[in-house]
Amino acid sequence: MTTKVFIDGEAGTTGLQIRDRLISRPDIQLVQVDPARRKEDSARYEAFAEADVAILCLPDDAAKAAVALSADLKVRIIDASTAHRVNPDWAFGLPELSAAQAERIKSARYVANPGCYSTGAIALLAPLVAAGQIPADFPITINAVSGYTGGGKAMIGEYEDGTAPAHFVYATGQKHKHLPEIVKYAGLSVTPIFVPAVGNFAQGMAVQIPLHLSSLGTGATMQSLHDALSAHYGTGGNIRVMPIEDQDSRIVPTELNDTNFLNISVRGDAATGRVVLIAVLDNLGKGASGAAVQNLDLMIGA
Ligand SMILES: NC(=O)C1=CN([C@@H]2O[C@H](COP(=O)(O)OP(=O)(O)OC[C@H]3O[C@@H](n4cnc5c(N)ncnc54)[C@H](OP(=O)(O)O)[C@@H]3O)[C@@H](O)[C@H]2O)C=CC1
Ligand SMILES: CC(=O)N[C@@H](CCC(=O)OP(=O)(O)O)C(=O)O
Repeated sequence: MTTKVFIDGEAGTTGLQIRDRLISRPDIQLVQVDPARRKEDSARYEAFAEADVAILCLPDDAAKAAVALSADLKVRIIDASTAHRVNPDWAFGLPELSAAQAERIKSARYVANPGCYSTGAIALLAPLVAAGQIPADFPITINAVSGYTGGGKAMIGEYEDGTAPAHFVYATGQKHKHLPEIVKYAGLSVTPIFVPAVGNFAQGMAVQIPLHLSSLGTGATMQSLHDALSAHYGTGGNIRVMPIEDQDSRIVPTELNDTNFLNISVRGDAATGRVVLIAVLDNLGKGASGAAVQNLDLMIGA
């Protein structure tokens, strides 16, 4: 059976990556609009009407408008933007959260694809908060570095024309758009301090959460954190927990580029309880287009 898929915003960074993942699949037929009319509501409405599933790769406001435009149709929607991620009527598209979350995605009409940073942060925190290893009200700090494609076509342009700095820290005013979904799906009651940065590489990401275990008040150890993460993710999935024995190898943000994997490492000094939890993923892979295709496959039973 063929599924008709419309990528709204296909010409963008995320859209192109999703198209590349779907275009050669025999079970998927891409619904295309005339590129010259790709921003016209009439052309996009026709595409929504023809499609079984639409994947929105648009800025937030355009994504909200697309949902309104297609509301009277049968089309199911995956939204890659931030617009619907904490909307209770939308299934959050991180199936590894729990078996129940995966089931919710399978039957959902509307699925909100997680953000890249939030995918890493939630993957690290959710199982540990749920297991009582990290208190929900613990003051978490999240540091991260992203490839510049995270900023979309505009930021890609800055780096390709050489006008961008080699590295910069941003969103230091603590209002980053990923914080609401991190709080909600990690199960936190206190908003973390989040310090994202961009490096001079196109794709890739590392998300790091430093912890003084003695401050947690839960008796957590490096081993217990590693055990809880290993028990949650098991083996064979897209999220893999690295061996605890490896404490000193380099962790390279680009090592999972062009995959839909996410690697978790528990690093630190067990003797003093100074630990850093690290997630590596491709911001355009498990952080965007890979996740969107993973959610599509769940929704259509592929
Ligand atoms: N880049 C990343 O790492 C990630 C991005 N996202 C999210 O995915 C979405 C897309 O991001 P990204 O691909 O980086 O952005 P881009 O700017 O690269 O692409 C956005 C695309 O949407 C098109 N577009 C903008 N407004 C409209 C509109 N009103 N109607 C139709 N098309 C429109 C743009 O057209 P035009 O080409 O004419 O500008 C462009 O092709 C954003 O919400 C982003 O936050 C999610 C995860 C990761
Ligand atoms: C480098 C950079 O600018 N990154 C983007 C996040 C990319 C992303 O994941 O966007 P969505 O949340 O829409 O999915 C940012 O910090 O806003």
